Amino acid sequence: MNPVLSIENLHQVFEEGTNNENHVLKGIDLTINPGEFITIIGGNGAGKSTLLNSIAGALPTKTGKIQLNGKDITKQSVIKRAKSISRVFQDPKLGTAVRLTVEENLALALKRGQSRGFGLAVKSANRPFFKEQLKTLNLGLEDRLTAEVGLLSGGQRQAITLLMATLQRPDLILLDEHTAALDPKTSKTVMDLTEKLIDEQQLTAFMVTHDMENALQYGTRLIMLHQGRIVVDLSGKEKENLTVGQLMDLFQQNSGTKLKDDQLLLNT
Ligand SMILES: Nc1ncnc2c1ncn2[C@@H]1O[C@H](COP(=O)(O)OP(=O)(O)OP(=O)(O)O)[C@@H](O)[C@H]1O
Repeated sequence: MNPVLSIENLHQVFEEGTNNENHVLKGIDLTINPGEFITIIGGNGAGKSTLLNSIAGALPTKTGKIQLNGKDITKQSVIKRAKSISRVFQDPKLGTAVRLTVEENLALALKRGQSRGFGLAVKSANRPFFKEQLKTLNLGLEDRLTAEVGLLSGGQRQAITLLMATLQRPDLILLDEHTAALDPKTSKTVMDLTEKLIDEQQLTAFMVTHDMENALQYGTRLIMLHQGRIVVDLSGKEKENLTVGQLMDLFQQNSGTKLKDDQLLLNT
């Protein structure tokens, strides 16, 4: 099986050569296979967002190599990568165009990777498809095609963002704490929807979360990052049967420190 993504010896250093030098990623090696749904967890400043930014191309990589489907993308721009890698951010405002309607947003998503031209015209032929897709979200959005997205709730917007991110099956979807800004009930709805979309389309996904329960409950593989290094990497049965207590013990064994980040523990 050829990996979707492979990362070799990735380092990221901020403010290199200054007094504030911060060596954030310290030689990450990671291979992601098709269909894997990885949850990535770690304390504040562990380097999770930096890793995601490196994969998306939002942060240039000076040391290390990143390959997507066997092709070296280390120097590829974020826009070029966006044709194959989609991303959902924590802030529901970032994924959708607020002044546009639901169907206009979906029309934009259909054009991902193409020149958008001048018009935002929604082809009437696409409407039944959009309706059908929105119906799968189970939020009644199929009746709100012409509603401005800015009028929708955060949860509805994240659901639409997810749909947009998967409308043209991406090679990899990056989920950047995409439910953290939602209330617990809405967060669960969006997480279940995420799992459903990933399962149905057999997507390869990489999800950053602060929520240990989510990291354990969802996904097929769990990675724990600590001070820029991968200290836990479990999949299959090992991940399925893992408890919060065991994960904390594993973390302690492999990192040599006790897990003390309140934000990680809050939700357990
Ligand atoms: N653009 C940047 N310039 C300088 N330092 C940065 C930059 N981005 C991140 N850092 C630093 O890198 C370290 C890791 O940050 P990162 O956001 O990757 O951590 P994280 O694991 O996502 O943490 P959190 O859970 O708090 O979001 C932090 O010390 C942060 O201050």
